[in-house]
Amino acid sequence: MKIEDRVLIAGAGPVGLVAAVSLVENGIPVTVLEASADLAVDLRASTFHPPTIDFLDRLGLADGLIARGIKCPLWQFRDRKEGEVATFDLGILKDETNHPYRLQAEQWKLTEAARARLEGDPNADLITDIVVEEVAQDADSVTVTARRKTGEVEKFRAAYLIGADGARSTVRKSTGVEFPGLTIPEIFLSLSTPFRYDEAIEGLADICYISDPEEWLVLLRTPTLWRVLFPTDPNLSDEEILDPARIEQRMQDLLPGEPYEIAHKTAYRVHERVAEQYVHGRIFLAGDAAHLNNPLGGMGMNGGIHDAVNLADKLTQVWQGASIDLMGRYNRQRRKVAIETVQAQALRNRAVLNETDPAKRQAYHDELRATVDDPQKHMAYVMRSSMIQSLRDLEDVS
Ligand SMILES: O=C(O)CCc1cccc(O)c1
Repeated sequence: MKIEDRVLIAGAGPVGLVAAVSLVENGIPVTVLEASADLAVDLRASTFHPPTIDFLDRLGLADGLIARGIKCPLWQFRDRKEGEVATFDLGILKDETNHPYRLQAEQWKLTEAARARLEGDPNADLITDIVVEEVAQDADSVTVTARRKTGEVEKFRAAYLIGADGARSTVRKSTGVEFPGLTIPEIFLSLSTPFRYDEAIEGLADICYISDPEEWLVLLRTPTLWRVLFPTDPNLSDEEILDPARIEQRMQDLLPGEPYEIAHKTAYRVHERVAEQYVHGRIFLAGDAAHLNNPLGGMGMNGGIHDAVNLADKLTQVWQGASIDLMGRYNRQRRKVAIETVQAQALRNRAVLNETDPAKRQAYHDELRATVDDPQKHMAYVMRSSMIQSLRDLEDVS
């Protein structure tokens, strides 16, 4: 079977599609294989951090997204009983990024724009309703065996394969790469409602992390809905967690009033895992296929998009004649970020919200107040939490 002069990409989520657009921008042909019939339009990640918007801007994907999102320069840390603890201002990043705010926009708005970009490019092929079943490689190529919905089995042989096929990645499993880490005990319950928390709670920012010794939560505004994230007892069944009466009670406990309209609800287990290797010969892992973390801080999709951009940049150099050894730097750089920044920060965010000891809670809150009151500390904090610092630090990784 002839080796096609192109890159195969498994998965048409934000990571796979940003990798695809980055490669075709550099004149490299791609074929994207997506298991679903269409791109996902459910409410998944909904925060874009400043450097992610900078990257998307270079690909021509930012303007449309910004027009359909909400610019949020402020985010807050609150105490459920006492209210505001500290408000962080991303506006102070104006000399570090062209987009000094978090953009709240549903991830499908990005995938939709990326698909439109690919549809107009003769170098891009997006095939949906096709499931990757097997992956093999030799010295010169990678062969993917995939099954169409009709049952028809097809083989694709190309120069390289990017596995952006999510947490249960078939590509990762095919490489035998370990995916060590842990599953955190509590179940996360994610709800969304048209209720306007911003109109009901004075001084509330559009993004709020709210600590409480009994039940922390996150309130997050999207263009159409407010999202509410609660930790939930893992001893309850999914049916119990998602029971409408129980949900209504939790919402009333948070803010009593009229019955809440719940537009969406999902309960999910959260894993903290990083693949042992992102590079396996001609196969490269990115996004959730490579690393998983808790959602606190909104770093999962953003980190995946940063993977895609870094990977596409290096693969372009390899395509143009550089040694494939360059991909080792992709592995070293992006694994370091996943472990030392994304995972460490997401675990710290959970620890702060979860803390029940009154003295430790007080100490955390005092530290956050002191941070926003000190311009240098404030800057260092938002450089880290906005993911700019982790990208700068990568330059030191050989
Ligand atoms: O911290 C973030 O940006 C995301 C946290 C979150 C909020 C609401 C629902 C959800 O699944 C995660």
